[in-house]
Amino acid sequence: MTQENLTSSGRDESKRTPTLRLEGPQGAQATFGLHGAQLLSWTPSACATERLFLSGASRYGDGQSIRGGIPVIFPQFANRGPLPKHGLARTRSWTLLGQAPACARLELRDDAHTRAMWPQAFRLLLDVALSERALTVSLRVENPGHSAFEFTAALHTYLRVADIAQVRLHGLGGGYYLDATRDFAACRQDEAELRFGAELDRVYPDAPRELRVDDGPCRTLVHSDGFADAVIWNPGATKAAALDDMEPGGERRMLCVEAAQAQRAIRLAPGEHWQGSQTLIATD
Ligand SMILES: O=P(O)(O)OC[C@H]1O[C@H](O)[C@H](O)[C@@H](O)[C@@H]1O
Repeated sequence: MTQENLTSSGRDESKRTPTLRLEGPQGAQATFGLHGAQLLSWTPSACATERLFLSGASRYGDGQSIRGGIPVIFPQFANRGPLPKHGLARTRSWTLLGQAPACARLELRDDAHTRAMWPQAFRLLLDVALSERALTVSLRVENPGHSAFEFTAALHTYLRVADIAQVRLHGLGGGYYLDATRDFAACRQDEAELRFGAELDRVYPDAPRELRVDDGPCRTLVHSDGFADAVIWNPGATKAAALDDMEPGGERRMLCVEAAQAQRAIRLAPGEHWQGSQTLIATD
């Protein structure tokens, strides 16, 4: 793994945040930053195209959240509790515990700052592993303290797409979802494949483990373990225009397919741990 100035996609986010690069077999590459332990770029071998969206208008400062890549959401999903939206892990600087060419392990522990917001002892481990065509991100939550806590979490993956109007998401047909754009009304998805246009923001409780995103010739399987739910989000043009860290037209080049534990909080007694992962597989 090497400290990078330019990512594989030619984007230069490292001018604004230090990035580290993973090198997998056959030229596969990924980059991440210590800020939020956030994956910022992934190029599988053979495809040679960037597969993670990262807004050119992202903010990288201390305490900011980065618009794109794979933000780690913990211990609160969205605004479902008293903490800042999506919790505190995505805005903190993590520690790099270990590195190898194609994998890395990062850690976040509670400190005075996190305890001021959320008075719990915790330890998070994020493992990232890159293979020829796949990227796996695993989140482990440990309770090293003396009292139990509850949390929700997600890997808030921003897939980069060529044209959202052409994207088809397979795997959720016939499933029930909560529509965040309509006060979380419970609905059923009748269509076998989901298409995108206006804002779409849904939580699919107890979702299938495997979804497939077709974006023209690019196909990505999204496999999750441990996380019960899937969250699918595209802001659409109107909402995107109100996000000051979204690049112009960015909503047409992204789709969030999130492995989430949003509906049911996980309770960890002292000494217990929980683990969830998401694997992205390029099949084109
Ligand atoms: O703007 P952010 O805080 O990064 O949140 C971005 C989005 O995250 C999730 O996908 C939620 O379901 C959306 O409601 C939210 O708008």
